[in-house]
Amino acid sequence: MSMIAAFYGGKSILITGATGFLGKVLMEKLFRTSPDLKVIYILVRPKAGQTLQQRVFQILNSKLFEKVKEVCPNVHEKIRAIYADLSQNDFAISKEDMQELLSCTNIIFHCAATVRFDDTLRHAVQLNVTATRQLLLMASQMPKLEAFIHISTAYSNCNLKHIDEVIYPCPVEPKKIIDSLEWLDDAIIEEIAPKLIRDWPNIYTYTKALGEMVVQQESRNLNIAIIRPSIVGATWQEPFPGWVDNINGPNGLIIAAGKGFLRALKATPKAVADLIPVDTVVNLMLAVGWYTAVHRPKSMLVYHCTSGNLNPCNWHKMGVQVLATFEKIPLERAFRRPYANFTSNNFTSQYWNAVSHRAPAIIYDCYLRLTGRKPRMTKVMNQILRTASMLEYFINRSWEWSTYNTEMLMSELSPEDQRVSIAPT
Ligand SMILES: CCCCCCCCCCCCCCCCCCCCCCCC(=O)SCCNC(=O)CCNC(=O)[C@H](O)C(C)(C)COP(=O)(O)OP(=O)(O)OC[C@H]1O[C@@H](n2cnc3c(N)ncnc32)[C@H](O)[C@@H]1OP(=O)(O)O
Ligand SMILES: NC(=O)C1=CN([C@@H]2O[C@H](COP(=O)(O)OP(=O)(O)OC[C@H]3O[C@@H](n4cnc5c(N)ncnc54)[C@H](OP(=O)(O)O)[C@@H]3O)[C@@H](O)[C@H]2O)C=CC1
Repeated sequence: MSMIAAFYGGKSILITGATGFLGKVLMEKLFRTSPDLKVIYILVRPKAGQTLQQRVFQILNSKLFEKVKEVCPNVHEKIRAIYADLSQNDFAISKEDMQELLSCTNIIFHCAATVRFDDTLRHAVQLNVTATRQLLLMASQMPKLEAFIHISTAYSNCNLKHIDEVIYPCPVEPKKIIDSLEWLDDAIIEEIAPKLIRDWPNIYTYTKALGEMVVQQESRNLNIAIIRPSIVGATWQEPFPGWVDNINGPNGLIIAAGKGFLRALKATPKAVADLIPVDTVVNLMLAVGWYTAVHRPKSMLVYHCTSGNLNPCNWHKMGVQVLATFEKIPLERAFRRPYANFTSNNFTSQYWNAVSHRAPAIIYDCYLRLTGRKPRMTKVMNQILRTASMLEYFINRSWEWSTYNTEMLMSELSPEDQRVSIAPT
């Protein structure tokens, strides 16, 4: 019997970001492997014209949850969606709901965040820093809380080359930033943002670093752990291989390559491609939740969830794999035959962008116009190239993440849990 699965039995678990990529896979695994858990509280906001209930219904009726319905037929009764907006004071949670959360929660998984690289500093701080502080404050008022698991990113310190499982201080105190955002107006905030983020490549990674500092500073006597996944990809094995529902990280570019839109990329072929499947991240989250609650480590531990030091891959190998897959299983109605050309040279990259991306798009749009249709390819191409340029920083560098804590945790697991966490099928 898995000790980890047994641990979550009878527990009341609070998940933020449960409607997101990672949150959905976490909920699925919890319901599937610990169907006797008491309740999962999820903090949800209405979105895109859907009520909370409609959003939950859609998730539970998706393909991802098919196995859950077999092992946990009353899953609808075990999920409690609570109206919340993490960018508001007290998350805009009603008094009654707040009371229930405070008195019942045993474990918190804090996944919610804004992951956009180009978000405004104000919004990113609200979500990734202030909301984390607010949640910690709530956690400190939960008498039954056993563990608080905060999800960060392996790139929160990507201004360093070698990253240990420790919290690195940011040059400006998070509290000072939170306070100043209260009285500065938006125009000034955007003007000072580049000065604040210094050598971080974007607002996302910078605010995730601030979020970690807040966790350290506000940890009080809570049992907290931080998990830092690298680039989270589709499921490896659970509940079935290849599940993904967004175009973040590499996904959008892989689709663009498969469709034949993107044929060249400014990337360093030998740079490490540190991808990690989402089900592996979830397995670590559950193991960390168990370990933190049961073993109560004296200090707060940080766990890296990365692949580069155990099973290294580089962008060249990744490209070869992706192209081989598209050869076998081509995407429908592709624009051109997929092809990959990686170059780290600026001039060559601009040449390929002009010749292989912009020119064909313009020609195709002329053809659409001549045949009485609405041109669209230039817009699509600009979108893809904008995304590619935003990701460039990450595909032209390599990082080393130490994984002592993650390895220590693996050695603490029972043989059954090691099997379930590492190679479940
Ligand atoms: C030679 C070619 C290739 C050869 C083939 C071989 C391929 C081999 C692999 C190569 C891939 C290499 C890529 C590597 C990428 C590495 C990424 C590393 C990132 C590390 C960071 C740290 C990891 C993290 O912590 S994760 C969180 C990461 N966050 C993200 O990934 C978000 C990044 N995205 C953004 O910030 C924005 O999308 C941005 C700024 C890139 C673009 O913004 P913009 O405003 O221009 O567009 P959007 O409004 O965002 O979207 C346009 C369009 O798409 C729809 N859309 C957006 N997001 C989603 C989604 N999640 N799901 C579904 N649809 C989405 C959106 O609705 C828009 O549609 P419209 O119809 O236009 O409305
Ligand atoms: N994906 C990746 O490659 C990686 C992700 N991470 C980290 O993992 C965590 C989860 O990421 P991922 O699942 O990919 O991100 P998603 O963007 O898929 O999910 C973000 C979640 O946060 C919620 N959220 C955002 N704003 C609010 C708000 N104002 N009020 C309530 N909920 C809100 C979203 O809700 P809604 O559905 O309503 O928008 C959604 O559930 C993040 O902390 C991220 O930094 C770390 C490394 C890599």
